[in-house]
Formats: sequence, C-alpha cells, structure tokens
Amino acid sequence: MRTIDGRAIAKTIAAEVTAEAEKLTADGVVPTLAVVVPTDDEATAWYVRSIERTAARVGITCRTERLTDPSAADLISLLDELSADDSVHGIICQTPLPDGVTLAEVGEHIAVGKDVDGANPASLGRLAAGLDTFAPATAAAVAEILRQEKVELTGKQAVIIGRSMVVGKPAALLLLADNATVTVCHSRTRDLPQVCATADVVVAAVGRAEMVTADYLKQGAIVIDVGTNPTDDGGLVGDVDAAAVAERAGALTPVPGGVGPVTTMLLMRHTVQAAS
Ligand SMILES: Nc1nc(=O)c2c([nH]1)NC[C@@H]1CN(c3ccc(C(=O)N[C@@H](CCC(=O)O)C(=O)O)cc3)C=[N+]21
Repeated sequence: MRTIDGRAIAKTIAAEVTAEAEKLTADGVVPTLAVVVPTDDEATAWYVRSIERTAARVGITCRTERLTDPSAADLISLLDELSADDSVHGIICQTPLPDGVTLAEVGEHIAVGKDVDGANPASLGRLAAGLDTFAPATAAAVAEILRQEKVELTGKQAVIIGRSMVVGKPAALLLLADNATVTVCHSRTRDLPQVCATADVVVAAVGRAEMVTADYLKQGAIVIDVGTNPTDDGGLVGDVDAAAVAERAGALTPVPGGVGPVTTMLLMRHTVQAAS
C-alpha cells in the first residue's frame, strides 16, 4: 500500500498561493480571511491555530472573531457585517455551532463570493449546478488529492461514507463532476462493507474511529480518510484502520498528514481566489 503524503501536496499548493498573495499585496489588496469561532471546542481551537499559522506562512491576513455563547442572531449579524466589509475577502464560520443553530441558517449570511468553506446552501446549489463557486475546503481536498495522485475517475466506482453538508454531499458532487459513478452511504445503509467493497475509490467521512477495515475494500482500492478522531492519549486517528487495510488498499491518506493539511491549504487558495 502506498501512503499519500498530504503535507507534500499542501506544500506544492502553498508555493502557488504564496505567489498569488504576493501579487495581490503588491497591487494593494492584502488577502484577508475572517475566521468566526462560535464555540470553544478543542478540535476547533486546533484548526483555528492551524489556519492562523498557515495564513501567516503564505501571506494572508487572518482576522479571528471569537464569540461567547452566541445566538443565531448574533452570528448572523456578524456574518452580515463581514460580508459587507470590503477589507474581508474570505469568511469561514467554524463548526460545531451552539446547540440549536444550524450551519445552513447562518451560512446563508456569508456572501457567496466570500464563502471560502462553502457553508452557504447557495454555494452547494451552485456546485450542484456546475456554476463557479467554492466547495467546502475538506471536500475540495478529497478531489485535489485524487487529482494530484493522478487517480483517473472517469467510469470508476466511488463510494463516499457520510452525507454531511461539509464533506459527503459536496465530495459526491465533485467526484461526479470528474465522471466517477458515485454512491453515498450513511448510517442507515444496509450491507455497508459490501457496498464499499465494489468501489475503486472509498472516501471515509463518518467520524467513527478506525471503522473501515479490510472487509470494506476491494483489492487495490484508493482510500481517502477524512476522519480526525481524537484518541484518549491526545493523538488523532482516522475513520480507517490503517494497519488493518495495509494489505488490501492500493493507497491511503494517513491521519495525521493526509486530508487535514490539504484542507487548510485549500482554504488559503480559496481566499486568494476570493480576493482576486
Ligand atoms: N466550518 C468548518 N470547516 C471545517 O473544515 C472544520 C470546522 N468547521 N471545524 C473543525 C473541523 C476540524 N478540521 C480540521 C482540519 C484540518 C486538520 C489537520 O490538518 N490535522 C492535522 C493533524 C492535527 C494534529 O496532529 O492534532 C493532520 O491531519 O495532519 C484537522 C481538523 C476542519 N474542521
């Protein structure tokens, strides 16, 4: 089994994004990403630090807006304000959101042109319609990794495990646009391992530690692991049991070092695109 190096892929994209950010800055436009942080969840805090670090490295200004226990109305008024602010080019609202608040309802208040993490339902609709738009960075990372690894998708079977608005659904649309035959599975899918075992490409985005084992895979399948599940000892594991699939998979994205770093970098690429 080949291990796909997400950090190396992120590095390649970083070079391109840095050059683009430099050009914009020379023209008097400092690419700026607003990060709205509505809850103080630990995984989110890590991602926000990573966004801030990566932005600094590629020449993007990061403006972090922390809210304490906000209502939907509080979030909406901040997102409306950022959407109208000409000095802000990209906006990401971190999940999880406070109880009872949905990403779709607040996402509607992120201007589509600044919606660098594809949270506005209109962005997802545009993606479905084949219009120019930003896909959620994680879903975009899945497609980007397959492209960079030169995995030809035309006519291939792709199975996505997970139907969320941030990963499963947009990833399905992106792979469909690359001519794969796409199946989306979820918690109610019957005979999940057998369905997955028909796939040339498996995308695991369920959020259950090491759930995907060898019996889910056909020999040689390409496996993209989107899971980031914290372990008791402070580590991180994916949705795929990497040791269990080693003999069966053709290639696998590791956790950490796979989809995560590409996700963060694509958020940066989207931000310079939004500023252009
Ligand atoms: N609106 C929204 N969009 C998101 O995309 C989003 C979010 N909210 N909320 C939080 C989660 C979490 N998330 C991660 C991204 C990268 C890594 C990542 O790069 N992890 C490193 C390792 C981290 C470690 O070692 O602890 C890696 O995989 O190599 C992790 C987690 C995006 N999220």
